[in-house]
Amino acid sequence: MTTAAPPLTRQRTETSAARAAQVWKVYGAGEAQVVALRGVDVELERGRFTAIMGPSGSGKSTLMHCLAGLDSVSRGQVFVGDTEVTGLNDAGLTRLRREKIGFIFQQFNLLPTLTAQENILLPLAIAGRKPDQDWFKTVIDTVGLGDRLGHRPNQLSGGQQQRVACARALVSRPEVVFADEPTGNLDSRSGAEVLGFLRRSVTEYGQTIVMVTHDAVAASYADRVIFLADGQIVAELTGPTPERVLDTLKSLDRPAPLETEL
Ligand SMILES: Nc1ncnc2c1ncn2[C@@H]1O[C@H](COP(=O)(O)OP(=O)(O)OP(=O)(O)O)[C@@H](O)[C@H]1O
Repeated sequence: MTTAAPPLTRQRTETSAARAAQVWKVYGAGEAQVVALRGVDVELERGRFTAIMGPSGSGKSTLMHCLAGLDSVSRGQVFVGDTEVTGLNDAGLTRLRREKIGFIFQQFNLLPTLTAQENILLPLAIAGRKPDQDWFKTVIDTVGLGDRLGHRPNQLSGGQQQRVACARALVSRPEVVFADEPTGNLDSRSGAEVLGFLRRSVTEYGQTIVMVTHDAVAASYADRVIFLADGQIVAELTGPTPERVLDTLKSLDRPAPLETEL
């Protein structure tokens, strides 16, 4: 028997696609306790491309996972569109991820036995939704996969596989696409193709994208870069260039860990 998910909590957040309000995340307890996020406030505007950067262990993945409803917060609130993510039960979270969020991972995460087209359409099939044919064609044309739709992942290059993963994330027109190091496994040419495609989906189709990256060139494709250090937002750039991103990274002195109790 399937139980219907309860209605998602509604709250108007106007222009924000996702928002964190005073979000804390603590892993473990006692001596093993790690405070990964320390009261993060961030608003991600609709139709913009935001990159999240910072040193290893600064909390980038944790913040992204909390925003996407993949991990719970210890304190604070998270919204995706007009839905409050914090407080949703498992059924509500599954529905949120299915209906409002697209994911792109470093490892592509395609199913090896399915063709490119089947991989792209899988999330819609799982959600019981039919693809909008015009939009499907637009996405396929944009990523340049028209002649590869019948190929399986092992018949595609890494760059082509990541373009399939991008198409999969975008075909349902989610409220926000979260991309975790999407070019981390690609050579610079394939990476530039994927980043160019993500950029176009924002500029031409109004998609909202949030991307975690270590790469200053990748971050320069974004409209805005948020810098984390020790679980806090410590700097921000709009209209980034690789040089400005690198300068900001260099200027981030890593402060000693704070002895903050939750
Ligand atoms: N499941 C977990 N259990 C305990 N500690 C964790 C867990 N996940 C992350 N952490 C810790 O939380 C802090 C932030 O980790 P996070 O993965 O968010 O950093 P990051 O900036 O994404 O790092 P990287 O760039 O290396 O991927 C780190 O100190 C990490 O060790």
